[in-house]
This record gives sequence, C-alpha cells and structure tokens, in this order.
Amino acid sequence: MTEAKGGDPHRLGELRAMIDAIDESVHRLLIQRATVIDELIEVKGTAKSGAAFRPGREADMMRRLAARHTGNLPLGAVEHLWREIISTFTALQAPFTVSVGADGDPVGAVETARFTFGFTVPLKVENRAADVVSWLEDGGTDKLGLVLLDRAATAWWNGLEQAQVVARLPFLQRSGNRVRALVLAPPLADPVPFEVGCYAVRGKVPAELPGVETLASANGSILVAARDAALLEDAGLDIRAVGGYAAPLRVDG
Ligand SMILES: O=C(O)C(=O)C[C@]1(C(=O)O)C=C[C@@H](O)C=C1
Repeated sequence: MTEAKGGDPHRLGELRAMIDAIDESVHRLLIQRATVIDELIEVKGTAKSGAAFRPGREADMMRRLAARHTGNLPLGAVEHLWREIISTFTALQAPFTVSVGADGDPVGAVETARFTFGFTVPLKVENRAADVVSWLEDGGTDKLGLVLLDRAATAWWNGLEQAQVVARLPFLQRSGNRVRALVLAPPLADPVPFEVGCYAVRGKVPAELPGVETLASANGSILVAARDAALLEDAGLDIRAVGGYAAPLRVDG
C-alpha cells in the first residue's frame, strides 16, 4: 500500500496503533453489551410477548447521548451508530421485520428506515402507508411499520385499530431534515405514557390551535399531534386517539 509522501511514517504507525486499540475496546464493549441480552429477555418477558422495542427508553437514551456528546465527531454519525446498535439488540431479543410505505419517496422512506432500524433488521417496502397499516393489523408482534408524513395519499391513520403510532422521526431534529415519519407498532408489552399524543380528527382543525401540530391530512381527515387532548376537545373537535411519541429533540438552530 502507498502512503502519503512527506509524513512521519513512525508517527503514522503510532496513530494507527491508537486507532486499532480504540477499535478493539469498542468491539469488546459491544460484545460485552450483548452478554446482557439473555437476562434482558428473561426480565422483560420478551419471549412471551414478542416485540422488544421500547421507544420511550430509546428516546431517553438518545437524549442522554446528545447531552453528553462533545468533540468534532458529528452527532449524526454517533446517532446512526447507536441506532444500528439499539435496533440490532432489539432484534437479538426478538426478531422483527420493518415495513415501510414508499408513498412516492422510496429513497427517503428506505433511508429513514435504514437510519432508524439499521441493516440487521429485514425491511420490506410497500407502495403506500395504508398497506403498512393493513399488514400490522393482520396481527403478530414481530413487526414495526414506518410511514412518511408529507406524502399521505389516503388517511391511513383511520385504519389503525390495534396498531398505534409509537415514535416520531427524526427524533434528533435538525434544520436540514427532509423526511418526517412515524413508527407504527402492534400493542407494546409495557407501554409508557406518550409525551405527545396523536389523534385522528374528523372535520376541520382551526388553522392556529396553540399546542396542536397537523401531521398529515387526506380525504377530509386530519392526523394531529398534541401534548394534551383537552386542547382538541375544548375546541369541540371529534377525535380518536391513535398513539403518540416521545417529544423529539432539536439539536441545532
Ligand atoms: O432497554 C431495553 O428494554 C432494551 O431492550 C435494550 C435496548 C438497547 O439495546 O439499548 C433495546 C431495545 C429497546 O428498544 C431499548 C433499548
């Protein structure tokens, strides 16, 4: 292999030895992380209840990761590494498949799914969010869905019966984010209360309802997010709860 001219080959060797030692430590720690899986399955009763996905816990972990991050390594890269780790560990406890609705943006859909769930987890791509919802409603706990928010061709949220919204993407939000999405799941074994609720609203949502965000709309139906259902009820709206998520964290500007 040719090396850059003019450098100090001795120092280069030292720096590479440092990188190798750090890589070995990281690898050993990951192997060590995996040793808790068996007991985690037992304590959580995952084998009985299926899916091991715990979005509330993941939100807490990502908040701490963002808070302690420092140095010149981009936070997005660290986030991506951890998403791969957490998702792989989720699948190690109980294998699951992710179905994503392309809805006219297959690249955005697959990129968001792979960023969030990594490459260890099997991914199937459907044409539309409504197909993802039908698949989830067919039953089984070994599945998660991912739907895009800005391309809703139909009011897929009205198809949610057992399945629910459980997470919002991206969780760490930056001004350059192009894709907004939601994670859908069958009923989780030990759900924690959502910080933000999602509601299917029939009729018109007043344009400026403080504390209420319109996530998507189609066929005269609207999907909104609100920290408090009373904000919608007090406005006289006809709502149906369809899950919710941990409040995303803004990490720039
Ligand atoms: O804390 C848990 O319940 C875990 O299963 C561990 C873990 C992780 O690997 O950190 C994996 C899956 C959950 O979604 C959250 C976190």
